[in-house]
Order: sequence, then C-alpha cells, then structure tokens
Amino acid sequence: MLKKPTQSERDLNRIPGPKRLPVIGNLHLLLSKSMPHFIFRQLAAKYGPLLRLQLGGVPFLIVSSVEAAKQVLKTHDVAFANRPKIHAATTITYNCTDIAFAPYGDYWRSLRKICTLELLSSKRVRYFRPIREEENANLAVWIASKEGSPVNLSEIVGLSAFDITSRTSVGEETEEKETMAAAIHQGIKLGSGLSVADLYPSNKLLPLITGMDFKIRKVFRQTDRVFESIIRRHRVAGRSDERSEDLVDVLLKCQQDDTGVPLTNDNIKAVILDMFIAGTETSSTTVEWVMSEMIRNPRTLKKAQEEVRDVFENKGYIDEQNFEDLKYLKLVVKETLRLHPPVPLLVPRINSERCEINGYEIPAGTRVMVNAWALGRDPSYWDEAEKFNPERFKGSNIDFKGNNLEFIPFGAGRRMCPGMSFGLANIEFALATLLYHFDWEMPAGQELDMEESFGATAKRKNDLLLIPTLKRHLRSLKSC
Ligand code: HEM
Repeated sequence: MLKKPTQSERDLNRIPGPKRLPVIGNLHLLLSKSMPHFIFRQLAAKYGPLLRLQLGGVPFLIVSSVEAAKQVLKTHDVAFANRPKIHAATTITYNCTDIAFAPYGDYWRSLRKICTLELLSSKRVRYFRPIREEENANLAVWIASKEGSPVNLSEIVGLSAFDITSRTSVGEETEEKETMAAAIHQGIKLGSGLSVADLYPSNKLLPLITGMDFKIRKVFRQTDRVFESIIRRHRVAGRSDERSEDLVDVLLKCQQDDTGVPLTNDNIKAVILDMFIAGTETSSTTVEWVMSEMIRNPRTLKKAQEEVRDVFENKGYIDEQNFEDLKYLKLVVKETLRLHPPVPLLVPRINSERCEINGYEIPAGTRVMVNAWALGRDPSYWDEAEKFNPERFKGSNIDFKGNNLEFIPFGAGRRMCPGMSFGLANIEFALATLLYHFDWEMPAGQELDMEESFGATAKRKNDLLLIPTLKRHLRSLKSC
C-alpha cells in the first residue's frame, strides 16, 4: 500500500515549481549546457523565489530572494545548519568528518574552532604574511621568465594558492603538488551535490555504473596517501623549537591530550583536506575572475594598476602593511565576488526539523540550495545588476560578511565560511603582485570568453591565458 503523504510533504508539494515527470522529476531541465545556477534563476523568475524541484529521487528547495534566504540562513539557521550527504564528499572526507560536511554539533564546533584559532583568524592570517610574500615573489619571478608569451594564469595562480595553503596549514610544500592539485580539483568537480549518484541515493549501483565511484576513489587514494605521509612526518619530527607549530601539530596534540572530542587519524586528514578543498580553488577562482573582468574593462584595470603602483612605488615592493590603501582594488574584488561568487549555490543545507518558510511547512530532511549567484545579480537589489561596476560599492555599507543577504559569496549564518580573511589576504596579495609588476593583454587574435565550468565551484571553463609585460623590476621584490 502507498504511504500517505504527511501534511508537511503535502505542503512541500504545494510550493510552486515546474511539472514533474515520472522517475526523473525535473531532472531534464538540468540537461541543457547551462550551469545549474543559471537554470535555477530562470525557473525562479517563472515560479517564484521559493522554488520546489524534484531532481531524480530527491526534492529540492531553491531559494532566490533575500526574504527566503533570511528564513533559511538566519531565522531557522539552527534547523538548516546540517549538510546533506553528498556522495563524492562522503568518500573523500572520511565519511563527513571534515568541517564542511560534518553534522552540526560538538564535533563540528570543536574542529571549526581549532581551525579558526590556528589558521583562519585575522591574527593567524597576519602571522602567515611572510609565506604569502615569498610565494608571491616566486610567482612574479616565474611570470617574468615567460615575459612576452602567453601565461596560463589560471594554472599558476591555482598552484600558488595551493602552496600557500600547504605551507600555512601543514607547514611544508606538498609532495606531488600538481597531482594533488588536480585530484582536489576533480573532487570539487564531482562534489556539486547534483550528480546522478546524489539524485538517486537509494540506487547503490549508479555510482558504479556511471564511473563516479572509480573517479572519486582515485581522488581519495591520491589525497589519502599524501596526507598519511604528512601526519607520519609530523609524528616523527615531534614538536621542536626550530619548527613553529602548525595545524597538523595542533590536531595531533588534541588527539593525544584526549581532552576535547576524540580524533582519529582519518579525522585529522579530513580537516586538512578541507583546508585544501575549501581554501585553494575559491581563492584562485576569484583571482581568475578579477583578472578576466579587468581585461574586459580596461578602464578598471588601468585605475586598479595605477593605485597599486602609487601605493608601492616608494617602497618598490608589495607590502601587506599598506593593503588598507588599496581601496579601489578592494572594490574590484567585491564587485567580482558579486558577479562571480566562486561557490554560486553555497554548500547545500538540509533541515533537521520541520519549519515554516513563506507560509509553507518544510518537512525535515529537505535539501536547500541558496542561489547566491542569482541574488548578486537580481535587479530588485542592484542597479544595472549585470554591469561590472566596482564604484557601486564606494561609500556603500553593503558587505559580504553575512548581513546583507543579497551579497553572500561566503554564505551566512552558523555555517558561513570561516576562511574569509585567509582567502581575501591571498586574493589581494596575488592581485597586487600581478598588477604592480606586469601589464597584461590577451594573446593576439584571441577573444576573452567568460564561460563557467560545472562543479561545486564556478571556475572559468577555459583557462585564462594572458601575456605579461614586466613593468616594475623584480629587483624590487622584497624577498629577492
Ligand atoms: C574567496 C574565497 C572563499 C569563498 C568565496 C568561500 C566561500 C564559502 C562558502 C559559500 C561556504 C559555504 C557557506 C554556507 O554554507 O553558508 C564556505 C564554507 C567553508 N569554507 Fe570557504 N570560501 C573561501 C575561502 C576559504 C578558505 C581560504 C578556507 C580555509 C582555508 C575556507 C574554508 C571553509 C570551510 C571549512 C567551510 C565549511 C564551513 C562549515 O560548514 O562550517 N574557505 N566557504
């Protein structure tokens, strides 16, 4: 006998959304070449800002207005503080024992606190300044060696962000860097939460048939091997005065002290993985989009470049102490995060208890995606919403710290990104370096496209290739 739907299930069905087909529901709507966040915006324009979709076997709520986002991220923040189990993420994060996918509770709270104190707080971010200086100096030296020929900016900025994350969180450059960076990129690609394996979770054969399991297990093997040897080296080296304590040391100490939540080696590996997954591609994707937008808007490029050169001309090198003076560059970064939030649908949420949104009862266990990308481009909140115009933020109080829900590239509420200061420091340093030392142009005869690739982060689909011309000599690099 068919189970009778509960009142809240009936309510969920009343939420506007397109007609559902048997078995696939609305999945066919995602089959176009467009990105899910584009499609969700189009559907929201037709059915409203609280949209119900049936993607395969899973009901989704898609949120696309400030009012509805407020209900999820503020009013019912605790109820929505959990994450759904995403197939790829569950495999590579040692069964969701990282921070991003851990169930809301003491374990999550305790690990988030450790990472904030040891790596992500403003104080720790300042402490790691010499590492950013050194890595960006290396970046500039490498780019200068390619002067006049096309440089794959996406790739080198990504590797530089990888090195910074690695040296700050595990205290060393990661072995097999390229392989690791590629594995992490693949993990992010498979972790959108919209793969067939995620949409038909009861069908255990699908991950095998689609090749998903094969790919994600390969990512797991590659990252696990490297993290295992990082932990082993930290154990052997122990803590000495010559080496300052890093995140791995602190996690190992917590494991031994046995005072906080119990931690296994796998839990430690899951947390390190999070720093790489959450910290590298988001930052390098932002730098990619800032450079892309500036190439499309030469006036902005010129203005940002003049500012950076003005601020550092006397010193002759990039010094983070003067970053407060890079006022225009900060507006450019903000405007880029508005138009190109690296995580356009945030990380999905799931509610642990029944709650009411816009007058509808939402049953516990409903997956919710907040379309941060659509909010950032909604003409009801932004003048000339599609136009790249950094000046719009001049003198404006609107910020990305989780209070203005029309602008949430870092999310909002309890599960908001804890790595904002760390990420912004990396982004600003990379941009200041690129703009101070070099002029940039497209290779002759090539047009800049702005296509995005599919995955949990919205990277450029095609790598950004630009030709650098050295304008400020490398002798002026502080650490050279
Ligand atoms: C431009 C840079 C970055 C952007 C745009 C970004 C964006 C985001 C977003 C949208 C979320 C989900 C928030 C939500 O569900 O409301 C998130 C979560 C997270 N981010 Fe970031 N992030 C960035 C950099 C970083 C960095 C550098 C790190 C660490 C090294 C980091 C670590 C995390 C972690 C651990 C979570 C999970 C938080 C939780 O579930 O409690 N992020 N980030």
